Amino acid sequence: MTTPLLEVDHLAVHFGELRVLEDVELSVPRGQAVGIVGPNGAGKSTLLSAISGVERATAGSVRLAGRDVTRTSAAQRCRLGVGRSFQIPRPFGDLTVFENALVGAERGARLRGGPAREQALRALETAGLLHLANKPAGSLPLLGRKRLELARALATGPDLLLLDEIAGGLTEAEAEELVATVLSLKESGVTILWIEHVVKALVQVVDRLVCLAYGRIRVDGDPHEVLASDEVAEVYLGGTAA
Ligand SMILES: Nc1ncnc2c1ncn2[C@@H]1O[C@H](COP(=O)(O)OP(=O)(O)OP(=O)(O)O)[C@@H](O)[C@H]1O
Repeated sequence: MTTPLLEVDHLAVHFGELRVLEDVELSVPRGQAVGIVGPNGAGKSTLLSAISGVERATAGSVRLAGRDVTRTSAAQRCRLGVGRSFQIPRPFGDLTVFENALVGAERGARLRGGPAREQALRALETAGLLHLANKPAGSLPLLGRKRLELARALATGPDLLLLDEIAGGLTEAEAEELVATVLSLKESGVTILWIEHVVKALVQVVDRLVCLAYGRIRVDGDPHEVLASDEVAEVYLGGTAA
């Protein structure tokens, strides 16, 4: 059997007394796109942070292509192929759109000169931002800032792309554009973990859906079956946190 690209094993993340994640198990084969849904505060962003190294695991482990990265830094994991977009876009506002992507290529992929510029330009092209490359990042509207989050993650050359609510706040037409972009990334072989409240966008892309609630994965499987499950109805409509 081939080694999964991502293996999360018995992962717990606690912030003091707050047990945000508890015993999370997730295995993602290379090339798969997995959606993550769950109520507000369920721990979805924290899971991406524990995978990307922004937050440390309290217990359990994270493996990338069989390599235990639980104790490695976010910068090291980025160089090992983990790219991450943040829920709240935070570009370097004074830099241009191109320079923002270049930071990803230089810091994340450790490229220099021509190869770094080429990778940054490719990331902007994929994210649909090439025509705005010379604009200050701070001048971009919401869709542009979301696209730049994606471009910055892509510029690091990820094998595993972690997306955190990139469709929220967009018009339907804009969300459709993003769906097309993420689908093309999936088709190019990138493995994707995508947290999204805009379920309509998510189900067009993902092969599999997990529902996280009360710090644990409650259901994991075919997207339509997961959405129709009693567990999902219970966690969204309220119920006991058993
Ligand atoms: N660094 C931190 N220190 C303390 N508490 C934190 C930290 N990060 C997250 N939390 C808390 O952990 C819980 C889960 O947050 P998280 O952002 O992971 O949820 P989420 O499922 O992504 O929610 P949403 O859908 O609203 O974005 C929340 O109660 C949050 O306040």
